Amino acid sequence: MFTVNDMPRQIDEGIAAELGGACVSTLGHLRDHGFALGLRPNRRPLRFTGTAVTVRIPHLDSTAVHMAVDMLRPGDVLVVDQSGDHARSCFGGLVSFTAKARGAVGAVIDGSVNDHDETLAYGFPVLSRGFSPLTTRISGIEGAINVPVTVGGAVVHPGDVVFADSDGAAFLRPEEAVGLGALLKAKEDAEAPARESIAEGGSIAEFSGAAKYRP
Ligand SMILES: O=C([O-])CC(=O)C(=O)O
Ligand SMILES: [Mg+2]
Repeated sequence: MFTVNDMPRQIDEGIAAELGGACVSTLGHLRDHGFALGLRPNRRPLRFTGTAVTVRIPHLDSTAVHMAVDMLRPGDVLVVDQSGDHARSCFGGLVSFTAKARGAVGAVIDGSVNDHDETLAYGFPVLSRGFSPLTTRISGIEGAINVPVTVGGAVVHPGDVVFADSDGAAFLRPEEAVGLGALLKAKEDAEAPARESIAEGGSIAEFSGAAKYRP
């Protein structure tokens, strides 16, 4: 059975721009949930922030991925849950070409990807479990578009903010992302004086607070 829900409301462009100036790991200094663990980028540096369009497929049938990619809009991010199968690839050159042609800004695939060089040539950024020549098929078994999914242990809802860089991806509800970019940037800016001090012999442990736990 196939479920095709409406496309989600897109995230505010200001939120995407603000988060785009910060590192995902700065958020990792502040929270412990909502990160896709175990995924790696198809190139570094990599950076994108956009609206989650979610897809869930059974391990070998990517029919729903091909349907969803046709539906992508500028600013969207394709997020695919392969029901725990990390070995097969549902995402190759033609899928990435289509995603890019629709204006999508990236993809997060909880499975492998194929046609690596072709996707790289399109300059399309992807986070995945790795690379594999073993692919999914168009079998018409089942699939769901724009339903809650899990990716790398994180729950993703359609319309969530996908905040990704070379280190990985975080998923946020749109309301959680308001003002977050400025907060992360302020935390990053606070490291500038620490660098100056460390260059002159100062202590990272004093800056971070680790020093107070010294025995
Ligand atoms: O067709 C697929 O699902 C994967 C692939 O090779 C492509 O996108 O070119
Ligand atoms: Mg191909």
